[in-house]
Amino acid sequence: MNIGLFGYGKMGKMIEQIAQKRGHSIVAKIDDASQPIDYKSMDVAIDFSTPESAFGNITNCFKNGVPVICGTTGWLERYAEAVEICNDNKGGFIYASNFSLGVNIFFELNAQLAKMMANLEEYKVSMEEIHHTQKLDAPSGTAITLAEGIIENTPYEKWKLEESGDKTIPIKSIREGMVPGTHSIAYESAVDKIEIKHEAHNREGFALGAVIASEWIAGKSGIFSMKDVLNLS
Ligand SMILES: NC(=O)C1=CN([C@@H]2O[C@H](COP(=O)(O)OP(=O)(O)OC[C@H]3O[C@@H](n4cnc5c(N)ncnc54)[C@H](OP(=O)(O)O)[C@@H]3O)[C@@H](O)[C@H]2O)C=CC1
Ligand SMILES: O=C(O)C1=N[C@H](C(=O)O)C[C@H](O)C1
Repeated sequence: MNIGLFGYGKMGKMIEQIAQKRGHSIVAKIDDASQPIDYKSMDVAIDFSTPESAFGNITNCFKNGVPVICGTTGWLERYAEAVEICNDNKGGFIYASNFSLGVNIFFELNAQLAKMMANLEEYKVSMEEIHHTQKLDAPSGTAITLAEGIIENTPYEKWKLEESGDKTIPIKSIREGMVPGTHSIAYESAVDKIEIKHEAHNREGFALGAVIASEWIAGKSGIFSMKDVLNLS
């Protein structure tokens, strides 16, 4: 498959290595808005760029008939608009805040645990995410997906950075060193604490998931998720 990479930073470079090992070719490495782009050479585009550039990159791909796998976080206020442009162009699109198999299993575990805790008022939920100091957005996209999983299954109504409240999930974002991504969720009562945690050891799991998603979307049109790709629940 011929892959165009939008964003050739930490993730773009890791995806290049994994894609080549799986027999794919990287036909474009786009790292800034002024680069000329040959969309015709691409079977699929993989975007791991920046919160500011992702929407433009993705929607230009749809307009040029290229399906998109997007892992960039921090731009989701325009997700619905991107979906509309994708559908108008009969394109293919997968966005995931986290492409790793482990985190997608963790998303399912989080939803199951939230269902079990939904009526136990003595337990208060809180979340923490830790990432490297170069990360531009907070909270992480993964933390937002986890919070949404709790909101869907409990009386909690919203999340907020640091701030707790009756129906508000507090999320603590820590930026330190080179941490690839650690997420934990705790339910705490006066007598005990239940905690689940996912810790990425490196970026390989994210990159492999994105390449598997790009193989999966070949020949399909529509809006999909990693649940479809991984056949989860
Ligand atoms: N969904 C998932 O599984 C994961 C998601 N992510 C997300 O992916 C994104 C990228 O992460 P990461 O690789 O660590 O970040 P990096 O900062 O290492 O890479 C981003 C790259 O995008 C480039 N860029 C800037 N402007 C544009 C543009 N207009 N078009 C294309 N590329 C551009 C940057 O170039 P320059 O430095 O010159 O500005 C940089 O090389 C983040 O949003 C992060 O949260 C990360 C890991 C996993
Ligand atoms: O910026 C990162 O590095 C990561 N970003 C994603 C997020 O915001 O959740 C996924 C992963 O945690 C690494």
